[in-house]
This record gives sequence, C-alpha cells and structure tokens, in this order.
Amino acid sequence: TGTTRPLRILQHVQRSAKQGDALSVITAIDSYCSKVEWAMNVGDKKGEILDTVVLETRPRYVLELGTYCGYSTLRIARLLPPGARLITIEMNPHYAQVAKEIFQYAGLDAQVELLVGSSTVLIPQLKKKLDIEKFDLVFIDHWKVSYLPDTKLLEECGLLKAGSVLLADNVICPGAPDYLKYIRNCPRYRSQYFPAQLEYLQVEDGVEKSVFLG
Ligand SMILES: COCc1ccccc1-c1cc(O)c2[nH]cnc(=O)c2c1
Ligand SMILES: [Mg+2]
Repeated sequence: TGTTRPLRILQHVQRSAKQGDALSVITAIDSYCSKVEWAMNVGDKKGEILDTVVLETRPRYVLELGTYCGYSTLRIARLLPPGARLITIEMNPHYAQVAKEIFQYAGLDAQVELLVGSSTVLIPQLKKKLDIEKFDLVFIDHWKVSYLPDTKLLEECGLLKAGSVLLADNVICPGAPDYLKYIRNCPRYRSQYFPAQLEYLQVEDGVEKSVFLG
C-alpha cells in the first residue's frame, strides 16, 4: 500500500500514534504533513481556532463538509460531549475509506457519522435520513466553489437556527470570494475573520466564523 497520500498518512498513524488516543493521531498527522509531505488537513494553527470555536459553541449537532483523512473530524469529535452528533460528508470514496480507518484507529468511529457523496445532494436529505433538526455548528472545508451554494442550501432546508455557527476554512487560500462577499454582507449573519496560515506553510490563510441570526 502507501500508493496514495491518504494511505501514506494512514500508515504513518498506524505506525506512530497510540491506538484509541485521538490526540496522538492528530499529532502524528501534523508531524507527518509538516516533515514528510504536505496534505490539506486544517492543521494545528487553524485547528486551534477550530477547537476554540467548538468549545465556546458546545454544539450538540455538528456538520462537516469535506472530511479528507478525518483530521478536523477528530479535532471536533474529541471535544464533543456524549450524545452530541457529528456528521461529516466526503465526496471522494477513497478519502472516506481512509478517514473511516483513522476514526477507528483513534477510537472515535462511534462518535462520527460519515456520509459518502455530494454535499449538495446529501444536505437536503439530512432531516429525513438522519432525523436531524438543526445544526449548531457547520465546519465548511470542501470545494471552494461549493461553499456559497451549500450555505444557501442549509438556509433553504431549515438546517440553521438563530445562533448556528458556520466556520469556513481557506477563505484566503485557495479562497472563497463569493462566499466571503455573501456572508459578510448578508444581514442574517455576523461574521468575524481569524487570520492564520495555510496548514504547515508560511502562506497567509484564515478562517471565517459566521453566526446565523435567524
Ligand atoms: C487540492 O488543493 C490543495 C491546496 C493547494 C494549495 C493551497 C491550498 C490547498 C487547499 C487547502 C485546504 O485546506 C483545502 N481544504 C479543503 N479542500 C481543499 O480543496 C483544500 C485545498
Ligand atoms: Mg481546508
């Protein structure tokens, strides 16, 4: 194996992290991706901003758009109280398979519901299929062109309530200009930008936190 970047990340986790210890898996991924080969995990600097937002929001229902290898899913899952639900959507079946194995290794597979498919197709099905009412927190970290349409879809499907928090990765690099323009000008949101760097690099990036006002 080791033929793809996600598989090489999984192999590194299995060799160097402690089974059942989510923090050691997070650390192992950051170590591999900063020293051996870059990968598009949210990373430790933006990850700390994510942690802070999770802890202050204390969400019961969390949606993540874009799982990749599951790094940010673990960062969120490890901070959730029992009974909370974390749904993560990944379009790429290979990424989803690796993420599933990483959740199992970290011992958090029971805390995470991983859906494989297009977020634009799956979002309208969430209420019926998963009996979800509203999300308290949405972490947006998938294709940049999908940020805005999927946000509008969440509004239209009644999946946001007053106080729901959207946290969007990569609003500078690669950038999501249409999303930023919308979310910063729409009176139904109060937004705040958190400057940071692109994972594992000295390149400017940041995350945008937006509270839905109802
Ligand atoms: C495939 O591009 C990789 C890349 C290359 C250069 C700069 C940024 C990125 C990048 C960084 C991220 O955190 C990302 N997060 C989620 N979905 C992405 O496509 C993504 C892309
Ligand atoms: Mg990202």
